[in-house]
Amino acid sequence: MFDTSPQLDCGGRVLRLDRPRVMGIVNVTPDSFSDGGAHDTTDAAVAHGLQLVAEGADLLDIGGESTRPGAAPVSVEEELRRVVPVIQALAERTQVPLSVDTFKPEVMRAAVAAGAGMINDIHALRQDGALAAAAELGVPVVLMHMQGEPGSMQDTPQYDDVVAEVHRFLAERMFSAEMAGIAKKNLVIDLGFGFGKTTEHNMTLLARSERFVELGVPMLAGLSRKRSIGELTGREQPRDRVAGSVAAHLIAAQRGATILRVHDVAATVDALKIWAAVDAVPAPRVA
Ligand SMILES: Nc1nc2ncc(COP(=O)(O)OP(=O)(O)O)nc2c(=O)[nH]1
Repeated sequence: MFDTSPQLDCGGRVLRLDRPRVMGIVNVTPDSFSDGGAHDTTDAAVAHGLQLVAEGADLLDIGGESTRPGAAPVSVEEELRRVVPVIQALAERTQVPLSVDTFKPEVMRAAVAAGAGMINDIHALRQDGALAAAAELGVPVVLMHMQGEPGSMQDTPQYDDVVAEVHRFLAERMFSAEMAGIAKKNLVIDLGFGFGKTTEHNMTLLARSERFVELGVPMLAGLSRKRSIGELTGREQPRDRVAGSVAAHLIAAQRGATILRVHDVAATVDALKIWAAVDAVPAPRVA
């Protein structure tokens, strides 16, 4: 039977989206909110990436600049120094698609040249030169919603209708990307949990995420260890938010997300196995 399920060609490495896929986070940063400094050397980051693949990650997201509010901006040179060697080594030592978490066109180009097959842009290609770079590179691109800028986005997030406003933003960014020559089959959307949103906004978006399936492209969900999970569970430390993160990502998967961006790959993979077992139960025969 011909398989018609969607897939992404990530620089020759195919990511099938016949079921929710787990994107393991590799932060090569000293200051990421939940694991800053844990993997901020090339060797440590590569070892962490290989560990996440061993735990079942279907792809990896390598980032060299923290996006948390108040994080120190990183120069192009420093970001290149952080991510390129990690991408090169992981491209040689694993077969899964590699994504680069950056909004800088220069980093996009160098990362793809080093072996990345996907661009993950929290600014949805709004930085100068980003649309053109992504169009030239021809790899899948994650377009994420953010209200404001990382430094101040969490001060007073406000929406008249968060679902409608995020939906309109993503539809507009998809249009801009297609006008720049990026094929729709290479687009992924992301509601941007925690990027200019209160916990109420995040939970409303999670509850209504099926609304975004109509945009006709894969949806990525990234709630892992975030502040909203902490607020709802009372878990102060991000590393203690695994169960809440897994629950949130399962709900996201059930409501249309097919890429789950997580720190805790093994726990997420286990949860998806239970979900898949239930999902495989045939529908009751109509009497
Ligand atoms: N597409 C996408 N990319 C993202 N990049 C970073 C973070 C923040 O998480 P993390 O990378 O763990 O922290 P930091 O930005 O502090 O490195 N969240 C997302 C997200 O939700 N979606």
